[in-house]
Amino acid sequence: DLGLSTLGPFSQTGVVDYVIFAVLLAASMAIGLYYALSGGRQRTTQEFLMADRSMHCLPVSLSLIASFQSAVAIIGVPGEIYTHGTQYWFIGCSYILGLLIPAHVFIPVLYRLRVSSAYQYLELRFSKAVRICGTLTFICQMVIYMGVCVYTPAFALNAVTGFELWGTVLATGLVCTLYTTMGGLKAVIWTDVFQTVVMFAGQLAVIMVGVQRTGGVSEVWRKVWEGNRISGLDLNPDPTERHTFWTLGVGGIFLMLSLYGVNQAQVQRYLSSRTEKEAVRSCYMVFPSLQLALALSCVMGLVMFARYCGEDPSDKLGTSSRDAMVIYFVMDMLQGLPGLPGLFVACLFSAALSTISSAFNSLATVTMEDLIKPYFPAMSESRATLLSKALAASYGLLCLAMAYLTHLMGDSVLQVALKIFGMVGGPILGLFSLGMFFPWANSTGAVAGLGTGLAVAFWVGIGSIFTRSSGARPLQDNSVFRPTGLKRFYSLSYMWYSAFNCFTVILIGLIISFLTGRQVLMCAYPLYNPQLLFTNSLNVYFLFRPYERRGCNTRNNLSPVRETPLFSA
Ligand SMILES: CC(C)(CO)[C@@H](O)C(=O)NCCC(=O)O
Ligand code: NA
Repeated sequence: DLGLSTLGPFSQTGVVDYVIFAVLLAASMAIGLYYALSGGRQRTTQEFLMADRSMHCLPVSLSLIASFQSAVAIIGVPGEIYTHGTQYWFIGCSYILGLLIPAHVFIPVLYRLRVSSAYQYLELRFSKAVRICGTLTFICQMVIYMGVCVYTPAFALNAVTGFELWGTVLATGLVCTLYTTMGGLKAVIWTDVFQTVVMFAGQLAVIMVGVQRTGGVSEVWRKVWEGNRISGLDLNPDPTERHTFWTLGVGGIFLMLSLYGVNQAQVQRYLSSRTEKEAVRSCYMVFPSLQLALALSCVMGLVMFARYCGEDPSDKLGTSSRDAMVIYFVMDMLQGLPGLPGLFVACLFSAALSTISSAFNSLATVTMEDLIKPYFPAMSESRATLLSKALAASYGLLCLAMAYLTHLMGDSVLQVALKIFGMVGGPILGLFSLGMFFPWANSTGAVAGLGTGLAVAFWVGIGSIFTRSSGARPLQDNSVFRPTGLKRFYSLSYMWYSAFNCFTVILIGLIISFLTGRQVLMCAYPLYNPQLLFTNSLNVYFLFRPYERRGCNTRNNLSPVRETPLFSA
């Protein structure tokens, strides 16, 4: 018995662990303070929310991976691999198209429009109403998600080491709120860079010590191989199978598109790049780092399996939560090595801080740009900046309340987070796709499509909670059991949620558009005007509305569009 839960995490190694953790918080605050006092001193919304559109690709790319890589993935993925084998690793296949499409479809459109909020596109293409619906949906998504993010590391540490749960939640939330409010997007991006490095270092430390303590690489490999944890390619087409190549490799593409294509947290980073090329490059650079992050967390799960194969330490721990078990494994490995438990705790909090800071800043941006500015056009710049700061701080406090709601849910945190992305992010992806790829879609169709998409998403998502399905089957059930009717519908793999909900929005959006009088926005559309396929102006492909306003959109006018900039810079 390790007795970790009574002794506290660091008691055996001493003060150096606390110092490392304190350094993380202090360094993040220092970066916040630095950007509060340098440059333009955060006196304009351009600087506070858009980092003066001056960023280089390296910090942007590290910040991009930090946005959606939180303690949820660091704890959740090893738990998943430990329990179900390496099948989840195939989600790495979805990163290829999941990043190429944002780089060459979404970035060119949004960057060239010079918008501040991605949802501005929805007003240009459809109407104000669609923009507001999109913004409100995004706010819901991020507010629920950041609750999970801030709760996860606090919960897991508390279960294993007796770290004070609500004290930890409060400290994370407040530190993050402070540096986000002081330093704006520049501070958020540069703390992300620092925190991403700490995150990788912590994971690497656990793996290296863990491999050494379980008898070396070949011993770990022998154990996971004999324990049947190396999964082959599962090509089962059944959409209710939780993890197969199709659900992860194809369903995952839509998950990635909803995060890296249209999510404001990421779009804002693309927009903060100094040039469009730099934005595209940063998106490319996400690929190797994201593969590394995935590999580290999967390997950690394998080492954990090698350590405990056969015996399950969950009774010793007094909880059957896989998430808590991962922390137990880490502390078990690192105890007695001064500094390393502290490094891992810093790794968890780096991951969490870098995610919620992106959430605070992007939420402040959309609230300001989409919900406030259009209705107070005369607001002075200094007042708008002050208000943006107040918004960032308020979302920080709201985050603490959301952590309490997460506390009341049960599922594995990884599944909760990915379900939120699919249930709320999927319909938003559908809305943007409807605008960009379907010239017939009109505003009524878009609103109806989004509403229906969200309703169906919550119907399936909540149905799966009550029937305990979404692809997960009890272990003793040897796959003969096939749910029927509505139950089968509810047991759709959660990895398909993004794709399914995206298609619902497009389908309903198109049907309603045709019923209410479709728009004819043909002039700028490459599929109907093959000549345009070879022009290098993506902005004319996807932005029907602005051209219509310029009077080039007469019915069936198929003449090539002039290459005029949409808005003068
Ligand atoms: C978003 C993906 C799938 C990208 O690999 C991954 O980072 C992940 O599983 N994230 C889980 C959510 C989180 O870590 O907060
Ligand atoms: Na993060």
